This record gives sequence, C-alpha cells and structure tokens, in this order.
Amino acid sequence: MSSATPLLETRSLTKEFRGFRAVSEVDLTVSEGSVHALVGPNGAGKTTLFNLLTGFLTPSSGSVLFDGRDITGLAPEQIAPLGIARSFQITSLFEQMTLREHLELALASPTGMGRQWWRPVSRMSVFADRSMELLDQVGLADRAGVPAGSLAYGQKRALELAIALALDPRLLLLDEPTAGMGIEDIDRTITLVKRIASGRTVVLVDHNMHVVGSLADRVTVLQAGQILAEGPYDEVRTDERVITAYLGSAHV
Ligand SMILES: Nc1ncnc2c1ncn2[C@@H]1O[C@H](COP(=O)(O)OP(=O)(O)OP(=O)(O)O)[C@@H](O)[C@H]1O
Repeated sequence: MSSATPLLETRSLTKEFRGFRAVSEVDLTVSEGSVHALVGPNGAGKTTLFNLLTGFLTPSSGSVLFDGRDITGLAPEQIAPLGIARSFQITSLFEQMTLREHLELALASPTGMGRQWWRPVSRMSVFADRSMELLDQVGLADRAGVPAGSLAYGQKRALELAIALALDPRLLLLDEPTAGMGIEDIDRTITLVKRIASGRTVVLVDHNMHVVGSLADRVTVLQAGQILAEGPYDEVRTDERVITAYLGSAHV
C-alpha cells in the first residue's frame, strides 16, 4: 500500500434527511489497493455513506470522486460499470436458481463483465467457465448445480461475494460481510475477503472488531455522521474518543 493515489475520495460529503444530517461533511480518502474499514456505533451513517458512494442516494452537498473522476449524482447503473461493486447486507438471492445460474445472470447483466445483455439466454453458456472460476474463488465450485435456497447462511454470503466479483470491480464495497455469522464462518469469510482483496480496493463496514483488525489497512470511525477518528486499526482502537463512542453503543 505504498501508492498514495486515492481510488476513492469524498469531499465534504453530506446527506440530510429533512434537516437531519445522517452524513456530515465527510472527507474520506481510500488508497488504491487498500482494505479500508468504516466502523461506528449504530446510526453513525455507514450505510448512508455506502448508499451515497454507489448512487443509491444523492448527496445534499459535497462530492464523490472515483479514480479522480467526479461521479457525484450518477445513478447506480452508471456507477457500477465504472468498476464499483457492492455486496448487500440483506441476502438478495433467488432460492430456486442454481449457483451457476446466479453467476451467469450476473455476468450477462448490463452492468456485468461482458455487458452482453442483448445475447439470448440460450447463449449464456459462454459465461459458464467464468461462473465456475468465480464459484471456485469463493469455495463453492462443488455446489454449482444446487439451488441457492439449499445453501447454509455463510455459503449464501459467499455466493453474494462471487456475484459482486462478476463485475471484476476495482472497488468492492462490503456491507457487514460477517453479520449474523458464527465464529467458523467469520474466520472463513476473513480468509475469503483477504483472497479476493488482492489486486483490488475494498471498503468494508463491519461491527466485528476481530474482522476489522484482521482485514483493514486503515479504519475510519464515524459517529453521528462525522469522522471521529482515522488511522491504522491499532491506533484507532486505543483512541479515547473511539472508546467513549463505542461505550455508548450496543456494539462494544
Ligand atoms: N431514508 C432515511 N430517512 C430518514 N432518516 C434516515 C434515512 N436513512 C437513514 N436515516 C438516519 O440516518 C442515520 C444514519 O443511518 P445509517 O443507517 O446510515 O447508520 P449506520 O451507521 O449504517 O447504522 P447501523 O450500524 O445500525 O447499520 C440514522 O439516524 C438513521 O435513522
């Protein structure tokens, strides 16, 4: 992480909901090739910030720059093809569809890698090899033909990661990748994220400090919509202001 080139930058980014500032003048700088964690107590503005970065929300003021380009106000379907993918906190899979079909659909979508959405479904087999590669990357190659509904929770989250990777994103945004997981799945997810983070930039929201400490090169702590502290994990976790902020929340 020697390069100082920011892949993602926000400048005075602000989102108000009827006068309430959920995100307030946030200046975030994410270096290319880094894993950058966003943490903070409930309601700190993490999800709102993710929504601003991916175009699901439009900022009230301020800007978002990706690779030096101003992407403020672009729609999600304009932002995704630039190389920003997101995995969601809530599982969004089709229970009856097989794992391979999920990947083929992701690859064939307008924002997907091939952008060959005009191809008839019968020609989706061109994506078969890539689908298997992606499933292999997340350790699900042997489940390719089973319906997503039959997967265990941790496997569903791994499938969602594979779907996000179908874009071959430069920037991958992970919203609580270990939420609701037991310790074994958490450790498996840490290993998986480490593997897929190589060669790309990852911004991660997670409440689990073991996950953050294991993965993040840099941590930004949000509180009440503002940046409270920022730095390497070991520095941030001993910061008095951060400790105080967390003592007031459910996630100590
Ligand atoms: N659409 C909305 N309308 C009004 N208020 C909102 C809206 N979305 C979020 N908020 C408020 O903005 C604040 C930040 O919410 P946000 O979901 O971004 O926090 P968070 O850090 O992701 O919290 P959590 O850790 O619980 O997911 C909260 O007070 C929330 O109630």
